[in-house]
Amino acid sequence: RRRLSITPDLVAQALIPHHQFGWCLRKEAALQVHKDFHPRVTCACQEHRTGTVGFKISKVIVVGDLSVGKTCLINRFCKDTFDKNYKATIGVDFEMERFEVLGVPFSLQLWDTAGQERFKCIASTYYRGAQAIIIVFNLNDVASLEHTKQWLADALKENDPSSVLLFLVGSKKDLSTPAQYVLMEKDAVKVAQEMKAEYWAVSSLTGENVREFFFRVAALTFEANVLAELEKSGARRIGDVVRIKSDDSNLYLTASKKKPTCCR
Ligand SMILES: Nc1nc2c(ncn2[C@@H]2O[C@H](COP(=O)(O)OP(=O)(O)OP(=O)(O)O)[C@@H](O)[C@H]2O)c(=O)[nH]1
Ligand SMILES: [Mg+2]
Repeated sequence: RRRLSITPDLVAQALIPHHQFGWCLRKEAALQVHKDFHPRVTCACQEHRTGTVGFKISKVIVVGDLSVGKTCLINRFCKDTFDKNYKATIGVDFEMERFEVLGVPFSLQLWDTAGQERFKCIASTYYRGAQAIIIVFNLNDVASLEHTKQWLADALKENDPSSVLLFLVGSKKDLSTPAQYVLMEKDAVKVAQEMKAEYWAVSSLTGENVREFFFRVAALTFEANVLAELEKSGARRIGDVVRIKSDDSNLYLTASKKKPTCCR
């Protein structure tokens, strides 16, 4: 299987895509627009100190109304295919995409859930433990945008709202005229701001923005994943040395007589 490599120049692209792709990412509806990863993350990658032995995995769930194009979006990215016939997802499907970010192996587990009401019950049991939530709506169907708030609320019931990254994705961009698109974008940016989500517009038919979008998801979830790991291990940082000086002749002296000399 291929492994998509996010090299330092691609990190810069993924972290400030508005520079590279102009209109595809609106600054007012972006999660963050730093030129580089958090310094602690870059440093940890260089020193191979990113935590988890083996490689890192982030779970991403994709939710939204039936037929908005969730499956097509994942298939365009993972398999570079497009099917114009609608085949409803039953329950959930699952794809794994392997990346390498600054030399560190990293995988996105993409959970494609069913939008049909009758399968929602099964699908929602897979919401738990997501690092990112992608909420998809159809750019040509305003009702599907209105429903995104409910999809988000349901997905957040199973997750920690303070640590999960949110993406609001308008699909089927190829079907809207520029004028229609501009109108829809205004509403979508508003919804994205309310949700604190990052807004993207894509087309799985033409492939427009699909790769850029998933690289962005990978870059931001990777960064969050490593930062969380570093925070967890903050108290006992790997590589830190506890110094015991040679003149600390009697390490058994009680604390009242002698102040501890380690961890200075
Ligand atoms: N023109 C166009 N059609 C699309 C695009 N994406 C999806 N479609 C069509 O929309 C229909 C539904 O796409 P799916 O990806 O199956 O939708 P879904 O959101 O997975 O639907 P559920 O699994 O039922 O929740 C299919 O007929 C696709 O061919 C797109 O970018 N452009
Ligand atoms: Mg589907």
